[in-house]
Amino acid sequence: MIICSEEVVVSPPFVFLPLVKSLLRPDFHVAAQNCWVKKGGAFTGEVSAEMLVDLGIPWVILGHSERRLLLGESNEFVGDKVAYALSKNLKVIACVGETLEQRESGSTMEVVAAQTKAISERISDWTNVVVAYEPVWAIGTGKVASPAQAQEVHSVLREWFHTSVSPEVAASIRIIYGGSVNGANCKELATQPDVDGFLVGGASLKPEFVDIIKSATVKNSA
Ligand SMILES: O=C[C@H](O)COP(=O)(O)O
Repeated sequence: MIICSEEVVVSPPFVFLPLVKSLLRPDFHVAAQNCWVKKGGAFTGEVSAEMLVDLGIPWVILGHSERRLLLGESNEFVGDKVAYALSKNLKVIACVGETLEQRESGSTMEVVAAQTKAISERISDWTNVVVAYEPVWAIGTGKVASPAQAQEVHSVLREWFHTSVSPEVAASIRIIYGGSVNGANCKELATQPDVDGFLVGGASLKPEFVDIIKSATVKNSA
């Protein structure tokens, strides 16, 4: 589930999208967890952007680390997916983030910049993109990035947008954090100036998800 600037987006597996969409309150939206890289066709087992549009699904998550690492999706492939999904008028949550090995070798920013650059080389309008910074070592591990660690990467990413895309995009792009966010750590993470919301996994299935929503939306409406 994703929360940013007063928007709440729920992202169940494909097969549950219509049901969840039908049950959600109208101001909450749904996102698919992936979609195919180009126009639908003979790609057995894939779900195309066109299919999501037909179902009335407004958002899609692309480049989640599990897809990058387990399914071998390269930066370029993710960039192509983002460009195609946007061309079909889907809104995109584009995930970036480093592995523990990359963090320990000091290449966090290089990795995150390369992932973002591959998208930037393929799109010209960031209006419908939210960037989710998700350090791989923090996803589902209980090892949340400290507020300072999250802020550091978000701030450098925003600076990257300022230099490499435009000051306007840097000011308006929403950069959300994901990785072991829960009811206990959300408030401090949400106070970081460059943290615009959260991508929540495990805790979105628990009652504390309400506290997480409040922490992000109160900050953003303040
Ligand atoms: O897909 C979910 C996100 O990657 C974060 O998961 P998590 O909150 O369980 O660490």
